[in-house]
Amino acid sequence: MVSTLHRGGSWSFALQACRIINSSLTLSWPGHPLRGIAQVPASKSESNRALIIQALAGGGTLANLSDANDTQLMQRLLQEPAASIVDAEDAGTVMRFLTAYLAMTGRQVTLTGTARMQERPIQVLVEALRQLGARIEYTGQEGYPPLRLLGRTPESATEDSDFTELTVRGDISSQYISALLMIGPMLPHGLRIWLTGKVGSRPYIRMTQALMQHFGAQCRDLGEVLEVRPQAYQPTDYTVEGDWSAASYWYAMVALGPAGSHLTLPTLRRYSWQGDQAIVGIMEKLGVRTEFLADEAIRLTQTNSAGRFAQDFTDCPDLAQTVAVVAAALGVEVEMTGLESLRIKETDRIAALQVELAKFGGHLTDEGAGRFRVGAQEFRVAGQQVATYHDHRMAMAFAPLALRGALSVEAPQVVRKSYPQFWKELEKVGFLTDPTPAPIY
Ligand SMILES: O=C(O)C1=C[C@@H](OP(=O)(O)O)[C@@H](O)[C@H](O)C1
Ligand SMILES: C=C(OP(=O)(O)O)C(=O)O
Repeated sequence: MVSTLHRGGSWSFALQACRIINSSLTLSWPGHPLRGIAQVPASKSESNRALIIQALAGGGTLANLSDANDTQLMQRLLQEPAASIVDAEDAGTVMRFLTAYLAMTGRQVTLTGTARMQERPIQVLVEALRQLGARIEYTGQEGYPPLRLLGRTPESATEDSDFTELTVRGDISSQYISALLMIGPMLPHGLRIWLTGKVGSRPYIRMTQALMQHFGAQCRDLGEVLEVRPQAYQPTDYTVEGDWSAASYWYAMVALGPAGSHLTLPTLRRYSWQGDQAIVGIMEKLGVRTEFLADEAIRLTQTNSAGRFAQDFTDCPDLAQTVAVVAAALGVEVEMTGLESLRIKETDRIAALQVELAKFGGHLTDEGAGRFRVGAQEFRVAGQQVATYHDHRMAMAFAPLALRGALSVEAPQVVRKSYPQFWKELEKVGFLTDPTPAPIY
């Protein structure tokens, strides 16, 4: 099929046409230094917490909510109190946060999601909710969605009662813990959660606590123990910050762009609740300097990358793909640890990275004991086709390589999960995009 190069809004228009569902997008860069202003979406993690807490608080205005499908979906589902089936699609936070929220409110409803969501574990959360009196059945495979919620028998409050105690493992997903914390204030005895195992994604738990506190509910963090007393959320206004995970792709572009590249990203704060702000320090080592400007903006400037280094992603798993691609492309060896949760996200992200990096001459080698080494013998970008595995972060992590040569990205619409305007923003700073629709048979 013949297609022409498009600039400006043409791709955005094409994106709306359902014919392109199995399409690919060819990306290239005209060669000059990368410069301009790029808009990142609002944080989907903050947005989805704020929506749940707002529903529990019964009010408050949320500004700058994310346009991510995960957030739009959460908002829609919260507005459908009578639905008998809730489809969380591929959104982990929607699945986990709504399971707790709907179980706590005693709703009788079936919660389901995409085929991949039905492979993402939820047993830890279901067990915890059962201990809080929820009746929950698995309608498919034990331990995985779909779930049928059959109502809840709340514990009766007594004056001398202490917390309801739960022991929850923290080494599978922090989303179970965030989901439980957010309903904690509504429970007659509150909650005391004992965390076991190596707790991953801890900054997301802290973000939950920070948002709860913003809406008037205190949560005591004693390290391995978290305590929430029964209390009322207060309707409060909140303006969501820009998304640091989304910002990581722009850091990658500055790192890989021609010498002299720099970019400004509005809506990002110096003091952030998002753990993925760790990208500032990581990219410092890969040749990107960050300046925090007044009015919630950052300016990224290309510098020089340092030599090899080690990086633990336990606190920031969503940055792993961005960093792996940049390190391999720059030929900087990085020892990556803390990647355990990557195997149960939108795809098995370790396997996906290994296959896709190899197309360019890069590698992500499993060295055992949870250690991976990323690097490349000779990294070449020359027309490769990147598969995206239903994973928005695969598409966005590989797209910056277009600064080093043309490449095409399969099923580019996957970015809608967290960053629907991603390709449009790339066009705005000067990328050439060529959408190739799938053939119609
Ligand atoms: O709570 C959240 O908003 C998230 C927590 C993390 O998941 P895990 O806790 O499963 O690692 C992260 O990967 C995900 O993108 C968003
Ligand atoms: C893992 C992610 O999201 P979730 O778990 O909420 O589906 C992600 O956005 O990278």
